[in-house]
Amino acid sequence: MTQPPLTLFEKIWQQHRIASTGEFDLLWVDRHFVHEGSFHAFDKLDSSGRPLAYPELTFGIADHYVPSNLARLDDDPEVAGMIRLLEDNTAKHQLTYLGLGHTDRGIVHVAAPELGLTLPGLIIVCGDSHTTTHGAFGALAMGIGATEVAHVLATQTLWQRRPKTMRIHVSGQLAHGVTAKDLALHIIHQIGTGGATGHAVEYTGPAVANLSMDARMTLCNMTIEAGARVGMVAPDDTTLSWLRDTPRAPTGEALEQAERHWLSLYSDPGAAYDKSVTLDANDVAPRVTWGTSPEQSVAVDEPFATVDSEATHSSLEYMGLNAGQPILGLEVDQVFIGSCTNSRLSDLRDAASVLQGGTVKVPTLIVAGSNRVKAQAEAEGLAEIFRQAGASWGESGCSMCVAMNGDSVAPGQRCASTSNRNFPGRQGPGARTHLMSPAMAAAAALNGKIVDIRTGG
Ligand SMILES: CC(C)[C@H](C(=O)O)[C@@H](O)C(=O)O
Ligand code: SF4
Repeated sequence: MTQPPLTLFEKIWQQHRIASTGEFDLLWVDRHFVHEGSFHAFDKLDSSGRPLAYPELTFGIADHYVPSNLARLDDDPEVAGMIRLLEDNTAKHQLTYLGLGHTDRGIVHVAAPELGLTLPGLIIVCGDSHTTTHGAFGALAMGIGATEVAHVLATQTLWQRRPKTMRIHVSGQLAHGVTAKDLALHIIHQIGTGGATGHAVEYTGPAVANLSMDARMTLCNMTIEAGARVGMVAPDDTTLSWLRDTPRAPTGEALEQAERHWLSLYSDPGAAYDKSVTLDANDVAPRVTWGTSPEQSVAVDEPFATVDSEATHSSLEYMGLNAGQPILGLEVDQVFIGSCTNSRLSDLRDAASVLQGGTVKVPTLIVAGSNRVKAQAEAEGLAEIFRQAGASWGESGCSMCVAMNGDSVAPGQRCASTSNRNFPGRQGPGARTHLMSPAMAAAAALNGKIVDIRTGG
């Protein structure tokens, strides 16, 4: 019997299926990343008396509780304690730990790919919803809950219900000044925060093929904000040449063999998806969120149309805005450029090209996604551009994306942010978050208000 055409997702799923109940499949997990929030799972493992099944496939990285200013850890025993807990658990179970001061540390979704730990065709899990990011390499990468983290620690396997498949096809090309972040916000606006729920998304089409790996990671990162736990792009030459520079990717003959396998990971012609959406990249403009959900965004040069609903009213009230007002020209109190969505080298280059020679009008914090990105940004003069523009340049980590490490936005303050979530309180109690691309955030920093990066006004 010949195999029916399969999607990229189905190929990887099948290659990892160990057993099935019909409703649930037992999957082999190739890589497991743990961060500070994984302590519950370590506690569960320890109380079960089981050892960690595969320490060599488990990697601990401190990111969520790392503040942009490490000196602050001395005054914050709670935050410092969370990092120490991860350090203790990883030491106890003898797994690789990238802790404070490690040159390879960073936000797990930035650091793991650049180390070559994220590879096409792998199943990768982490107790973090933005694990979707790693799908940019054609890996099947999912965020999992604490009980599942404990299960993976104990067995290196995971029971999962197979999601449906969804194709998001993007034709055309993104215009100058329009980025993967804008595309992600555009897609979520079109399909809604529940638009991909229960599905594994595959991004296809010329606009996606043309994206750099950094941009593909931004796109896959935001897939969770449309409800999908998986977002992926089939590996191609862009993927392969990116991986060749990473320290832990295979080398020599093993690499050649791996690359042949990686290039077999694509959706067969005629493979059926449960759901399909097509969008035109030419329709995408720089976007800014106005509300408290990532789907509440608008093209920067348009007034935002809102549906008359209770959810809209409460969003507007929280954000201190009126329906129909232009987002262009809205004053911001501060700017954050960072997070696993937009803190890679190309993001920082985008921000630096806007900030070069200027002076920020509002407090601006710029945080590299990893220590490697940070070192590279310093080596090529980006950090100096940021400092000369009056921005703060912090230690790499989750920082102000999430108010759990001391970096936060004060109540009522409006922050132009390159992160991925804008729900009430995300960046601090009462904080008002406007999601946008790094270039747009940098332009907001220079002007003290939201401007259109394409025209500067
Ligand atoms: C704290 C962590 C588990 C959480 C996630 O799952 O995504 C965080 O990274 C976030 O972005 O909200
Ligand atoms: S940077 Fe933000 S979104 Fe990404 S893992 Fe950290 S807290 Fe989550």
